[in-house]
Amino acid sequence: MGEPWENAAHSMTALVPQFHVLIPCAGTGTRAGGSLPKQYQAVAGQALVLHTLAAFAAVAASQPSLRQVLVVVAPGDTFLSSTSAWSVVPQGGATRADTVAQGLAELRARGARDEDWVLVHDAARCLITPAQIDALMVACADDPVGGLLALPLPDTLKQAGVDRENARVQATLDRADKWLAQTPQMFRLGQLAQALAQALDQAAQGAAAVTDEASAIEALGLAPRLVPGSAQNFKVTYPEDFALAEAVLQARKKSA
Ligand SMILES: Nc1ccn([C@@H]2O[C@H](COP(=O)(O)OP(=O)(O)OP(=O)(O)O)[C@@H](O)[C@H]2O)c(=O)n1
Ligand SMILES: C[C@](O)(CO)[C@H](O)COP(=O)(O)O
Repeated sequence: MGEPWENAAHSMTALVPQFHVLIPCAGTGTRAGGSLPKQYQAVAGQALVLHTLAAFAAVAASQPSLRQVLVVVAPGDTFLSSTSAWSVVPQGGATRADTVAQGLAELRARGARDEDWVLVHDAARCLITPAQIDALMVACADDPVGGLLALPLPDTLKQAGVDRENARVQATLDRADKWLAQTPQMFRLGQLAQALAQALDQAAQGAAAVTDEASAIEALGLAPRLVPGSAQNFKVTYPEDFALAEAVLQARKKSA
């Protein structure tokens, strides 16, 4: 039996939702090219992923309910070190879903509870801002499912065959109900771990791999909330994306 104020503090923690951040950072960045995985290439003066981490560190500094930031890198990757603002673990897997599942297991091992929220964010989305992270947390904190940042489609949407070399339009689709999925994606730890375990099992039996957390949750029959994000929160994917990320980050530095 502890002191009365310790019990009160414990029951407050039990009542207030806790948040954890998981950053999958174990990709090879094949489409981006370069001699280092894209998350470690220099953009606006530092490794791309350090911009990503700075945004979450800023939120954690102002919100005690955001308990930890866990970065999952590939086994043997020593580029990043743990700091007081984030922890790095070398448990990345062969796919993004594998990496996230490993990260969830590590969060559990560190005391995170199944009812806690986990915000999963691509290391490669280095233009995320604290305001966008806050917006997702506020929009989803009372949601029964959770949700993700996403962008209503800004362009006319064409359907074609899968052969990109000889692409021809088969149809123009209604875009009123289409969104581009971004990250962070925010779900309850226990439910997300269950959803990803099911998705990984199905992928092992030949089903298509899920490419985001929401897809795994959807397969449980649930409907994640879509929270409007920003076009600036793009994923650095192709070589030309670095220059755009650099320009936006430099412009933000100037106006800060
Ligand atoms: N096995 C993997 C694959 C991807 N990621 C991470 O998931 C995020 C989004 O994935 P994507 O843009 O597809 O990154 P890569 O897999 O690195 O890119 P590519 O497909 O071009 O190789 C990135 O931050 C990447 O580091 C990961 O942690 N583990
Ligand atoms: C999770 C994601 O960023 C949502 O847009 C995206 O699906 C990950 O990228 P990938 O290229 O599909 O791995």
